[in-house]
Amino acid sequence: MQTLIINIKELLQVRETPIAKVSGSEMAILPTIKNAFLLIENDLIVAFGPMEDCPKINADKTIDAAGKMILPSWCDSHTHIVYVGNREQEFVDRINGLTYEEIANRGGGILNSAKKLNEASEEEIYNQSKKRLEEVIQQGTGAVEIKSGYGLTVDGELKMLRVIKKLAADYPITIKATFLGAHAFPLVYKENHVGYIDLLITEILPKIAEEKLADYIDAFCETGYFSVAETERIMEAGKQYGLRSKIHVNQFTAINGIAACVKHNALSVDHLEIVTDEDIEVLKNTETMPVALPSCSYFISIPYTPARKMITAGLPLALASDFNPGTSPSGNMNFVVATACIKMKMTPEEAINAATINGAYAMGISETHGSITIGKKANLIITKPLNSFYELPYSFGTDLIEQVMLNGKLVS
Ligand SMILES: N=CN[C@@H](CCC(=O)O)C(=O)O
Ligand SMILES: [Zn+2]
Repeated sequence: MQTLIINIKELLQVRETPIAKVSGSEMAILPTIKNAFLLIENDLIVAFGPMEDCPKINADKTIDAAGKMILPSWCDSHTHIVYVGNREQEFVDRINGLTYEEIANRGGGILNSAKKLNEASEEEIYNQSKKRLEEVIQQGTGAVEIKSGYGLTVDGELKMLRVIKKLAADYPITIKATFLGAHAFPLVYKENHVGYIDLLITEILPKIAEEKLADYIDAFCETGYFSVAETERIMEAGKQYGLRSKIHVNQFTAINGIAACVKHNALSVDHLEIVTDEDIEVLKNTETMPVALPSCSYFISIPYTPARKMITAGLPLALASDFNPGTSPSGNMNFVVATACIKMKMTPEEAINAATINGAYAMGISETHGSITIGKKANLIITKPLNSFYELPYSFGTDLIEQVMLNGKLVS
């Protein structure tokens, strides 16, 4: 099946030579072709270029994209899309003055979601989660990482990971699964951290490996959650099962967790609302991708990741949604990109790089996703007619997506 898209006003994120990620000043460059064509065969990009080079072929399907932009789908490398119910009461509690920490200390927060999840059947969890997945697909996300972490029991964690596996089988979006058993200590293990970590490592991890339920491992490395030493134990155990780490770190406090993640060659360090000069130094020239989650900063009113400082220091940066019931009940990557521009002072070029190729890197799929490159997946966003791609972050809140293509097929 051949699909030819013609008269594209501007084709964005065109990379003739494949790249894994962009860093520092390279992030300001977003290569594009004006008045372009794009040829797709089955699920892959096979050719692109200016319209004057458009092949004279009778494709099975031709799409005229006059006035419209095309870009690779968003690669959302950090979500918790699988959950049950929501936490709107905590939202109101925060409006009335409680902090995220105070709510968690009262048994709310992650433990609140864990209670709901453990009471729900696998089918119920699937049915609630698939609606959110369908929503983000319509919003232009073509690849998504989904974490466990609301089970915090053997059954609950496995149930979540099986739901993620079923979503990956049932939907055309690319999904990577991350085991986040180390998201919070369940109440019964509050005074027995070693016991809980033993449970994760000796009981749950072997089952995950046996059923091939996860690609990555995560921990919430934070004051009051998992210490740096505990996180290192989790990363080490993950490695034994071939699971590279992607770690929640520096959300509220800087406790030298980033250095530990780099030492363990983590694929990504995520959140980074509080970042020290030492953290920036330790990330330089490493394979670890820093990931910012601006919807979380927005929703719970905490600082934004210091993107300018990090990019100026030469670091790469990815953007992700953190879709979850507590700190970001939205998986809209268009909002993420706009908020990165508006609040973190990233340019549209930097933000689009961060939400495509660098997002792909942060979930280990930049060989197949995140740019318009021959041989990569035809996962695309076709916009409504636009003046320029700057309109994408500028008109935040307006739906500018006309169609979405996944694996070479239009899905909206
Ligand atoms: N910070 C840790 N985990 C999630 C929030 C989890 C929750 O509150 O349910 C996050 O990435 O923000
Ligand atoms: Zn998260």
